[in-house]
Amino acid sequence: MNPLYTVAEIRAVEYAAAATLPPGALMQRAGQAAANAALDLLPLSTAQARVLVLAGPGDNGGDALEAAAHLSYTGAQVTLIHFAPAEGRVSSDERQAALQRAKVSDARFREVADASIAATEWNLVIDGLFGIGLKRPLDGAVRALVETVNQLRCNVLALDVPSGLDADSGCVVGPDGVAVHATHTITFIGNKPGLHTCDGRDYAGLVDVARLEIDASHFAPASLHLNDVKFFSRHLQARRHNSHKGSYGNVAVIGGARGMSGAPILAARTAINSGVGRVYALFVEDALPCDPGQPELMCRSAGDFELNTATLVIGPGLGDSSAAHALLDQAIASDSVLLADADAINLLAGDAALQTRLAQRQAAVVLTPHPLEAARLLGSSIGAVQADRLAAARTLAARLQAIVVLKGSGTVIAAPDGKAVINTTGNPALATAGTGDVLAGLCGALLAQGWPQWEAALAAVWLHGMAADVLVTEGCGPIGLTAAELIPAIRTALNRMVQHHAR
Ligand SMILES: NC(=O)C1=CN([C@@H]2O[C@H](COP(=O)(O)OP(=O)(O)OC[C@H]3O[C@@H](n4cnc5c(N)ncnc54)[C@H](OP(=O)(O)O)[C@@H]3O)[C@@H](O)[C@H]2O)[C@H](O)CC1
Ligand SMILES: [K+]
Repeated sequence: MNPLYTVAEIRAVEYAAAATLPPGALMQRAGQAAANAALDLLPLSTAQARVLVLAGPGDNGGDALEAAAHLSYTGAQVTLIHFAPAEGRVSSDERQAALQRAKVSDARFREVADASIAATEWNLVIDGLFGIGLKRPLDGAVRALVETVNQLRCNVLALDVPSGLDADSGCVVGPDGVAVHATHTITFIGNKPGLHTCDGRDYAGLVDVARLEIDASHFAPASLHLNDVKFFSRHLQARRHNSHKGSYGNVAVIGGARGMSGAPILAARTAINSGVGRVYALFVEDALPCDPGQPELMCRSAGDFELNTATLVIGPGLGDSSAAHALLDQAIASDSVLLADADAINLLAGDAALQTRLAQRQAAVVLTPHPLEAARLLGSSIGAVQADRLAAARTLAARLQAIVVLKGSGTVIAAPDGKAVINTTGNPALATAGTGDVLAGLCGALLAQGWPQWEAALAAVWLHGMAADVLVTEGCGPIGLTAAELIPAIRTALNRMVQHHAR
């Protein structure tokens, strides 16, 4: 089910597998897989195809040299820019063998400073500069080359990892770093988290995995996966005819400080459209009498509500008043399943005692911070959170004994036991006000309908992103999509999933 492996885990698999195989077998397989992936991106008549292959000083370069030799034997016009290992560094035996194969092939070696590189109309660039051995930001001639390649308008196939990207974190290695902007990545042995979160989705393009025929016994069970409908599909329940609104739970959204009433309304509208029996929109100040656009919602003053009677979604537009703080305190003290978002997270960040009580709750807790909110909770900075999103989410989940949904490109969902998932749906249309309130309302709705917190969080981020993806394909984004437009799209996606998966 889409496992993801850290660089350390990949190295361990590679080491164990290599010990059972003839020397160089893995690099030869990687080069062959890379050539096959390249052929898929080239015109049928390969003899016309102009391919630029960039081969770095390490074994990622070895994969590229193997691929270059294979491609030139298909008749493609292969140009190679080759970086020899730095002085004092020795090439691995398999890389030296790959270099020999490339040298005896028809591939033409060119100097990196060759001005014709920018001017040539390439069909494909293959990036084999650096893979999981990248140690520092790209600089000098390599950096200039990557900047040139990033200006080209052809497909770019990255081998293992787009050069310049950290395979674990998904950050472009900086400060002020550059990385290859690939349209496609063929990654070797196992899939890697950095291709799917932070900058990863922007730089890796479409990701394909070549396992290099390594025996499954060499892989330890993964603690990290890409999100997959299979993880939560058994909770997609068909509705019974003999049911009523009391069968589908209650959600109370608590928020709505003065000037912020839209946030709880968005969350509450999402909850009612995601199948909850009864939804309350509770206001810390100035309760709206009703929501004319969604009159099914029950709008109340938060102070008058019995908090033990609903799944609580606290935070959208809650503000930081003492009344807001008192409500959060009561919500944590209640026996209800609790989702804390937005201002509730900010209030938590400033109150260590409340964090301790949250961690000690018996009932389930889900937190949905964006990176700044996560940074406040961790007492760090956005930069530090983004530099290792997985660690940030896992740390918070363990500390607060909660499911943590760290939002952003490649949302990370982490559990207290360390297991984590990176979501694959969604797009930049979600980078707009109110989409977090919609996610909170959706997750709260699933919790209220009896979903366990882990699966509720996985399904909510999946559906939320899927709704945005569908809207973008219909032309309603990414520019200008509004959060409220997600709500009917989520309802459709949820119903379709139930039709497809439920018994
Ligand atoms: N070994 C195998 O059987 C297989 C390897 N595969 C591929 O190998 C790479 C990993 O190879 P590795 O050599 O460990 O690492 P890289 O090729 O990614 O890079 C290491 C070299 O790059 C130098 N380096 C690192 N960062 C920079 C930088 N910013 N600028 C310049 N040079 C840099 C580093 O030099 P040092 O002086 O720092 O040591 C190394 O020379 C993996 O990603 C796969 O593509 C296949 O999977 C098949 C099996
Ligand atoms: K690469």
